[in-house]
Amino acid sequence: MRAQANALASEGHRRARASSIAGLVERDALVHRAAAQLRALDAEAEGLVFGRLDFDDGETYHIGRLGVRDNQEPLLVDWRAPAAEPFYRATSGDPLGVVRRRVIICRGPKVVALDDDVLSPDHVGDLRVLGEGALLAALRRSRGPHMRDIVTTIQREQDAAIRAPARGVTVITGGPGTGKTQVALHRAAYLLYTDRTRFTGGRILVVGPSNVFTDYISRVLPSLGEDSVHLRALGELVEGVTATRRDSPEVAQIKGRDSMRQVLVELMWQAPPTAPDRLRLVYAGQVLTLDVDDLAKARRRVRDKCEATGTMPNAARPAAAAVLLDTLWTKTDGPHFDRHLFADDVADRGEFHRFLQAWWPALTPTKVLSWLAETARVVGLDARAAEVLAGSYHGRPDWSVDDVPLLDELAELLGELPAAPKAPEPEWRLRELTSGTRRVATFVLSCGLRDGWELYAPGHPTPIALAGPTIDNDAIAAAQRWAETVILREGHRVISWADGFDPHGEEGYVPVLAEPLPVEEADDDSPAEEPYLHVILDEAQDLSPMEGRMIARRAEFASMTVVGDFGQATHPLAAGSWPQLLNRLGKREARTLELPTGYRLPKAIADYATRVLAPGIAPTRSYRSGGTLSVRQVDDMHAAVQEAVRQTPGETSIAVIATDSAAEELAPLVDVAVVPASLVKGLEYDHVIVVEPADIVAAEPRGLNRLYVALTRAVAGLVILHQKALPAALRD
Ligand SMILES: Nc1ncnc2c1ncn2[C@@H]1O[C@H](COP(=O)(O)OP(=O)(O)OP(=O)(O)O)[C@@H](O)[C@H]1O
Repeated sequence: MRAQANALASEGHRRARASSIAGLVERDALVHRAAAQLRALDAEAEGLVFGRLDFDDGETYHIGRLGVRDNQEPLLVDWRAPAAEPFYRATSGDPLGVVRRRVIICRGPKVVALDDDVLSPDHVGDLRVLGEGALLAALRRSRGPHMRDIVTTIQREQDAAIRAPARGVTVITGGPGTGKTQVALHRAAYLLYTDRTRFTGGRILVVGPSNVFTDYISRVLPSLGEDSVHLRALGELVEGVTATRRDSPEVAQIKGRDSMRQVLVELMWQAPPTAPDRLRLVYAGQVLTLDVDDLAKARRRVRDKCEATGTMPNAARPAAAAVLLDTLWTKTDGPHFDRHLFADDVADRGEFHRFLQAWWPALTPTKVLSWLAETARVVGLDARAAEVLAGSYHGRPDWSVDDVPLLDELAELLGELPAAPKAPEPEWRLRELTSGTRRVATFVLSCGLRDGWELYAPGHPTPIALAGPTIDNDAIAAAQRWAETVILREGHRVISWADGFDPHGEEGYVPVLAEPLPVEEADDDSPAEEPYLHVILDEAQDLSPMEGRMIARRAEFASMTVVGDFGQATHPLAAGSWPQLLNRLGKREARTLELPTGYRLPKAIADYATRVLAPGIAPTRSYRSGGTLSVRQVDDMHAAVQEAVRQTPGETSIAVIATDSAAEELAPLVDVAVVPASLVKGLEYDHVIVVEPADIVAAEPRGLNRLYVALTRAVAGLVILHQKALPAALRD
């Protein structure tokens, strides 16, 4: 395969030498493809083959990170292929024909260990885990700065979540360390494998809470040979902005609430701070003036007009010109002038044009949001909230993560800046249902989880007909025949079917009709960006309503995997339940898969952390024994932290976790990672030192949940250092 990839690259170079421009383009394409193949092969260097299945009929498969064939003979089965499923699913209770499962453990190209599970019917009891030796070895390995993949030791319930169907919404829940993040990432690799043409080229988006977290998980997909997934932190979702700082809970609570949308609407229709407040013109010897009040009234009229017609501010300059001209005309005295002539004359003047540009400038989201820094200008916020908001911007030249959903919202509300007119769409596109800037208004047939097949009519967000349970979910042809009958009743004949999306972004089927239905023009005419087809959201429990809207915009035409744990919810506006969270994401129903077993925390640490777990949430069953836990009351915190770091074994990953302000103080004192509690979500270390739990709890409304997150990061050892009394739940 390496030789083939190299040959492909050489062929590209040969063609470039042989011909003109076209040859160069071809070379780039070939060399690019060859490089991608070589990259994938390099990624597989460690543990290319990691499993073997022996079946009761004498058949043997080898399982690997990618499929390899020798002519037509399969040498190695890709772990994602259906044939590899028994590797992760077979148990002695349900052996699926497997008599022996072997995990082959390699270091570089050398086999260093084998781990066998013998699955015979006379084996008493069920296996607790798959490949126990290999799993324990993986869990005992010390943690590095990046997460490693778990492809050799995926457990049964994790496999079920990884291989869940792509369509619809899949919710994956489980306590800390149950492998939610791992499952989410392996699922992305699985989806790419099952439908590469659909999902390749950045059509899958993975969103994590912070860029520390996305950096930590960034190596997993490349190590699985996949590099076409977009991985973004919440603060990186808006083009041109990279936000890493979080606001205080008080500020986040204001910026995250749903009503902020209305505040932004008010803000963007206000007069910009730079807008002139007087217009003076001399026309046919008459001095015409518009003062502050006239201009305020005119602005109000422009807004009313635009809101009535759905025109966005950035497309409203013609409306603004018309209103200004009309207001000016009423200032002229009497019937001396023709109204149209007057408007044409004035509109042509340079001074009018310059005024208009200053009075109704093109707006960008960052420009409008920066007006929030001036308390007096905020409409729709109570005085206290306005003061807190304005304060949050003082002395801060950068945007916070909590500003990003507001910028995203504004981008939608303001509309595109006016651009040059676009060439008309070619005829063939009229048949195509795209989810970009234009959409053919036609019927869509999709399969809901609850109601079976649903048929949507043009422009209707709710189905016009439900097939109910009478049509088998798998029998697409039967469902299509049913839909064709309904569509015929509506007066249209179906010729064939194409892939598309229903109004909720779920995958569906679009009928090609004998008579085309009208084409809906899109609001903006920016070049169509390819929409995401699957969005994976990690740490979803923390999404504020405004963040939910930002994700929903990106997942409008996508199926989703939503991963979270309400026990770790720390955002002051975090949803209280999955249905509420799904609602924020603009989705309706979901299949839920639960991961019950914790692989990170040793039992002693898990039991201790459970004491601060919010009521009503079931604790996670911990798979691991061992681990050390130490709780120390100290006099001198700085000295104690330095001492605790000294006592931790070398060659391991260590983190000190403290409140944001304490972390700043401690960072220069030790040469290990000092991580603010607000950024530690999703990360893990061999040894963790948690500093002053009482302060972590006191720092925010959901401080106990934050402490729970901090206490659940350690793989091997947890040290708690406190000067103040411990929070009540940890006291005895
Ligand atoms: N099947 C497995 N084989 C080997 N290691 C595993 C397996 N499942 C999980 N792990 C390990 O357990 C640790 C926790 O996994 P992960 O971070 O995905 O959990 P999580 O549920 O997302 O946790 P949190 O909610 O705290 O973010 C990781 O080190 C991961 O590699």
